[in-house]
Amino acid sequence: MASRTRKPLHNLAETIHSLLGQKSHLTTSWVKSVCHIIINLPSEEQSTDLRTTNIDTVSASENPDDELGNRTSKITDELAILTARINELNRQRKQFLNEFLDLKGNIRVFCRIRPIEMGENFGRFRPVVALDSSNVLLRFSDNKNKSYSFDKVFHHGSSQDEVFSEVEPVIKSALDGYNACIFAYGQTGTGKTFTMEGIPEDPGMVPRAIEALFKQATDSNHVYLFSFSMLEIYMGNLRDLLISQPTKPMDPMPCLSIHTDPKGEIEIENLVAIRVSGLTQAIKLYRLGCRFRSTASTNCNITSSRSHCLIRISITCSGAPERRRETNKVWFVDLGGSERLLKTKASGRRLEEGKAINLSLSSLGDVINALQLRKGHVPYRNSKLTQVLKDSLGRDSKTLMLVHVSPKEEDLCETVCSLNFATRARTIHLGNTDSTEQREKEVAMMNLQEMMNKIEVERQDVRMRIKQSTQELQILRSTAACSTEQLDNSVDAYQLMNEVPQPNLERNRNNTAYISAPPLSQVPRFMRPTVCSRRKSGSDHLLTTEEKLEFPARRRRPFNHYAKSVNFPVKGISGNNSEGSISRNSCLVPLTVNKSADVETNYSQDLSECDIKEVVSPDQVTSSKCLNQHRYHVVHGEGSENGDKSNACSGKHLKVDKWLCQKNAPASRSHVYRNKRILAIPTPEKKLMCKGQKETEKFQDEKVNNYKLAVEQIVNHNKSGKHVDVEEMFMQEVNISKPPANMNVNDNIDPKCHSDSLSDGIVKETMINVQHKLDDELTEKHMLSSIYPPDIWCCNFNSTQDDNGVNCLSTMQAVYGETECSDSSLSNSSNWCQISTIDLADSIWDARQDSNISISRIEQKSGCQRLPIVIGVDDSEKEDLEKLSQSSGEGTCLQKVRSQRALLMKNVILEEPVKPQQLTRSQDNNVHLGICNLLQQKIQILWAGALLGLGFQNLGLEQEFFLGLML
Ligand SMILES: Nc1ncnc2c1ncn2[C@@H]1O[C@H](COP(=O)(O)OP(=O)(O)OP(=O)(O)O)[C@@H](O)[C@H]1O
Repeated sequence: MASRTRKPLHNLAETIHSLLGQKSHLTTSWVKSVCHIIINLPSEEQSTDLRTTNIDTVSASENPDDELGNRTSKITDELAILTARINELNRQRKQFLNEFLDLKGNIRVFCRIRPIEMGENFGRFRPVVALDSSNVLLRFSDNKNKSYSFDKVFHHGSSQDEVFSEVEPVIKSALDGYNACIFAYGQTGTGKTFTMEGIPEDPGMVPRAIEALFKQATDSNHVYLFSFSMLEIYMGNLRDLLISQPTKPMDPMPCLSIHTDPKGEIEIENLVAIRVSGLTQAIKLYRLGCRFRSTASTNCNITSSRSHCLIRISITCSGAPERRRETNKVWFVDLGGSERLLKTKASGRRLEEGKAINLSLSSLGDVINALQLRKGHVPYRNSKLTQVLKDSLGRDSKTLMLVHVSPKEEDLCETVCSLNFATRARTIHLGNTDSTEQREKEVAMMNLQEMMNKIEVERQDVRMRIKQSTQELQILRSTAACSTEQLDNSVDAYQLMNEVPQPNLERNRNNTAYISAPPLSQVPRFMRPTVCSRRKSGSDHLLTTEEKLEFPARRRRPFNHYAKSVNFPVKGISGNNSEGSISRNSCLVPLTVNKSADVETNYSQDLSECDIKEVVSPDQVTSSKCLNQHRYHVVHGEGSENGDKSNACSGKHLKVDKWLCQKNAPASRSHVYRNKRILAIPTPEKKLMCKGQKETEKFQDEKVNNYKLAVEQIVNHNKSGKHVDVEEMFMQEVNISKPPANMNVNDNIDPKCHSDSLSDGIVKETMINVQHKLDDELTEKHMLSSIYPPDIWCCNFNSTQDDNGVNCLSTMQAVYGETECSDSSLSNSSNWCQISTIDLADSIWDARQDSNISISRIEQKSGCQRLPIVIGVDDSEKEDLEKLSQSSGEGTCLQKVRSQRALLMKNVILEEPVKPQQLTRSQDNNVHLGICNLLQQKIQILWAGALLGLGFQNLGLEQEFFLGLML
């Protein structure tokens, strides 16, 4: 209308007025109002603007939200442009970095000189000197010098920061999809582990690299998935470090095997890969792995690593064609120290370890040599180390070798060997080029470096602007949301909405003529798509944070579940073991390490403090059957082949918290299975009555079988692979059970499996069942689960120690000491308990330290009484239980105190109908007299509970009522 107006407005008014004669129905006031409208029309540019944005010609003064809409669209446009720019910068950065690394050489070698420690001296002169940033000078006693060149030399005062700044480009390459390997090589005691692990106050390359990976992934506009694995190559065998090792060095060690897939990618069978979503999780796992590393004291290093430690981070990023490959790996390899066996005077196991390390280092040297010489045959198969790294050591990968040397004169010989090894890897690569070419290369590298720096500055700037714009957009949208509330009911708003274009994301992405859409909040509520429809149509990302919280994605944990932290205390234990070299004295997790002779190595295993999330679900298990299934799901369900295969290189992954939880909770022993799976005894499904001692034995047998079954299933599960995705994190309620005394776990267990994951100590292990937490509500479900409280087994005070010196008695006492009766309705007379994982871990740990100390400490802490059976059991019951334990004939050994649930369970297993007479008959037996009283009380409670569950509120029932029910 405005664009058609060519005459001055006052003429228009007159013209209209002249029409009055022809159109008698047009009144003067009508004409005036029309004129008024026309006079107030916006200028031509304004109207053009409005047309472009498809906003109707309603004036801005009448609709202030337009201002908001314009601003929003402007910012959205800006964001689209910025996103395109940052994508372009990323692409350029990747290209330059790649060229830069290619020029530098795919295998780069750095040298780091260890500082002189307190009490050490150089010798007569300073034999190893960093001449400049790329040359090292060796001074020999006969006035001869020799210099070596490297890509970078770090003198003794170099910080971890400086070292990492040189490592970082490789990490960037890893994010671009290249496989990468970072090695720490050198003589024993020269600081390889220090460089890789670092110390808590000065972390090493691994924690820094992980941090950088996550940071860069966050900054990037792609979504990356990381999974973490850790293994060691000990005496030619691969061992998963995320699974604890046998405490006894003579125990057969579970070894992993290496496979090559059809694409040539190396896969390590059964290697645990755990998906990590953040730095903290990855560091927790790293610490965990470090704890299990084989270390021992040698003449050269108190905490010498006796193996090669390999950390693998798999990075997956789909939908990023510019990446080299969808899933790639970064390896961090802390090589075992090369050592002259004559010098270390190692013997026995230490000697064997030293030989194995030297052999594999030599193979690594051969492989690198062959790669640098571009030989047709690369001898990867000569060692496990090179086999594992085969797909990450080729020409398409980035390799960094950090060679460590000692500053001491007495180590000069080894230093020469190390530097020769490193030079061999490096000079061959660069030796093919003449000096002019070399110079050109250096100039090209400098140019590339300069361009990369510029790009980095611009990237930072663009990223900052994107951040600002996004924030601004959010603010505008929330403002618009408020004002739209007022518009919601107006018809005008509806008309406006009809003319508003819908968001066109494709066009936005391509940065072409993007027509902005007002925020959804400007649309009347009844016209807005629902959360579900948005999710279905793939516009899930349009959900606001609040909406996402309010409507969690399908497979999320229900929001009435909550997580509570479970902290495991950091404590150490130690025990002597002649040939043991188990468990790492991680720099990250400081331990007390006793100095000892070479062969007689003290080892210790710590339990680092972990913030473990325990998922608490208010949902109840519906029946003991459900409990069973649930437990098996926990134990075996992870092995389900339905895990999330799409996201990570190994297909399925564990969730880190769950893994840590499983590994740390049963920390009383360091058997493989203890740290890997949580055992469960299947709970019988039907309930029957007891038939005396014979049935008790029968029950025992049945229980033994159940226990074996559980163990077997776990073992099978362990064998079948550990790359699992546990979709649900279950709340953990830990029930303490003990395998029956008459049980020989070795029976019926495949010896191979047994050697894989179990040892004879399993018999005395405390088992932990994982099951749902019971709700406070007394529902029918609750009733059913209450009817079958967990069995409780405990040890006599004079119990013997197991073969690892773990006092069974104290363990269980500690467990009891930390026990609380949790069910409000049953706690008074029930001797079954809910024990939290934290308590369990704490208690067991204490128990391992020293039984007496731990008991008193726990008593002090928890205020619990000394006798375990005291908890929830009155005096008469206690007496009866003591009698029972005496009559069981087990003397000072392991004895069991069975709860009422056990009696009921016994009946369940026997599958006989309830015969109340049997209860009275059993009262004849002195031994069982108290038990029956106890049982009577329990049944009363159960009846009461059942009635309450059926809706009877005020029972008002007396003792006789229950007796009547029973008799
Ligand atoms: N750059 C450094 N700064 C401070 N201390 C260092 C440095 N390098 C090494 N150390 C110290 O030297 C000792 C030996 O280091 P480390 O255990 O890392 O050697 P290693 O090469 O890993 O030995 P091995 O091969 O026997 O495992 C440690 O006490 C470590 O703290």
